[in-house]
Amino acid sequence: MTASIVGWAHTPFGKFDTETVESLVTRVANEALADAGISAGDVDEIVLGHFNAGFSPQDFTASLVLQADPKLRFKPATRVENACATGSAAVHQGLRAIAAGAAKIVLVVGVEQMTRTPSAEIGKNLLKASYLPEDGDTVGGFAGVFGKIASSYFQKYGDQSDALALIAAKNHKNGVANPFAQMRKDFGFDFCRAESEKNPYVAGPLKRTDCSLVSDGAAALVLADAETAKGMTKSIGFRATAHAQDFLPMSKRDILQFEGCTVAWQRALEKAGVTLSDLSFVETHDCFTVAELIEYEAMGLTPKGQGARAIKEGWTLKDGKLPVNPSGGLKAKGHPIGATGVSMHVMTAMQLAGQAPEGMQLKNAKLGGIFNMGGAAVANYVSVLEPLK
Ligand SMILES: CC(=O)SCCNC(=O)CCNC(=O)[C@H](O)C(C)(C)COP(=O)(O)OP(=O)(O)OC[C@H]1O[C@@H](n2cnc3c(N)ncnc32)[C@H](O)[C@@H]1OP(=O)(O)O
Repeated sequence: MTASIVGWAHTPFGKFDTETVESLVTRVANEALADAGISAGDVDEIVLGHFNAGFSPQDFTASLVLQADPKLRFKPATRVENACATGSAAVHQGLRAIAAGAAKIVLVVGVEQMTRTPSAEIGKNLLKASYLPEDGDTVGGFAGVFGKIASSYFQKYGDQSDALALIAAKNHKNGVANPFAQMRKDFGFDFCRAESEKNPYVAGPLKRTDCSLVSDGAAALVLADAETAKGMTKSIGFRATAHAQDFLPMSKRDILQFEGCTVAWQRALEKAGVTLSDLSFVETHDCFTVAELIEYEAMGLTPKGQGARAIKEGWTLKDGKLPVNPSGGLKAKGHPIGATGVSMHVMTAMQLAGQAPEGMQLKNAKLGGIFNMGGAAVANYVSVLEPLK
């Protein structure tokens, strides 16, 4: 690949009553440009990831980024959407503009504001990323969709409640060290494992601690082509990327396989000329703990049906052989849909630059993998990043 991340910015994720989509995107856009040490006038193209689907009354939001700086006026700007992988869709779109020679510098922003939406509507909005004729009435919103997946997994491979609680506890613990995370509480295994008034069942075998958060937030990246990146202070290179889109209806697929995830990882690792064991860490899409469990298998960490081994044997802990979600993941950091994929790239770039917050920084982080997923393994994006300077 011939492009790098040369600057980034990230708001804390959380519930922000005084912020708007506009205030969030303009803030991170300016901060990312300042971080890269470039002027808004140097930007050739802007890509905004914003899912929306009813969360914000304002649609048609690409132009809001221009309000960060008058020098952004009249630049090409486009909003992209690919469900919960919207952020990575924006990043990969920016990379395509660079690969096509149409841009040397691209400003990528991801945003979502979800918490102003009443609880009953949140599930309905999120279900727009399912196949409506089959899953549009699912009780519990997207948690209901993944609750069905978890039930089928338990039926086929046995009860995985311990493994799911271990994943939840790991990601919550990791989130404590991340100042950008929405929830910085070390709940521990026992709390995540037991049903309680504070941790009720939400859908099928999934409890509250098995679910990602409902969040507001934004993140931004400045991408540059190889030549331009040479003159920048920091440069985190894209060693490889891959995007595999699958059928939307779950009835057309074996939903326990996450085949699109497997294909995206295989393509990216092959392009990067590395194997999974070469990665120093992975940020993966833990929208629900069962998703992280199945992703262990889909990325090739364990055989099918044995994902639990990766967490029970400590492989994916921060000091394990492949730390997964050292940022706290969507579980603790939060999941403002359109911002999530951009955030995963920011967290990975920080680790590789040795600039992650204290306590979150991994030792010797040399190669980072990202898997961002839209829908139930429908939009599958992998990036493999490495520090170039
Ligand atoms: C492919 C994809 O990415 S699909 C994923 C799309 N995203 C989703 O589906 C979001 C899933 N999550 C949710 O819908 C919600 O977080 C739910 C349903 C799990 C919980 O929401 P609610 O029941 O409304 O919880 P509510 O907001 O009232 O908060 C109650 C308490 O639980 C806590 N809480 C809320 N959500 C979570 C969570 N996901 N994990 C842990 N604690 C939580 C709150 O902090 C609060 O704690 P407090 O009482 O100590 O203040």
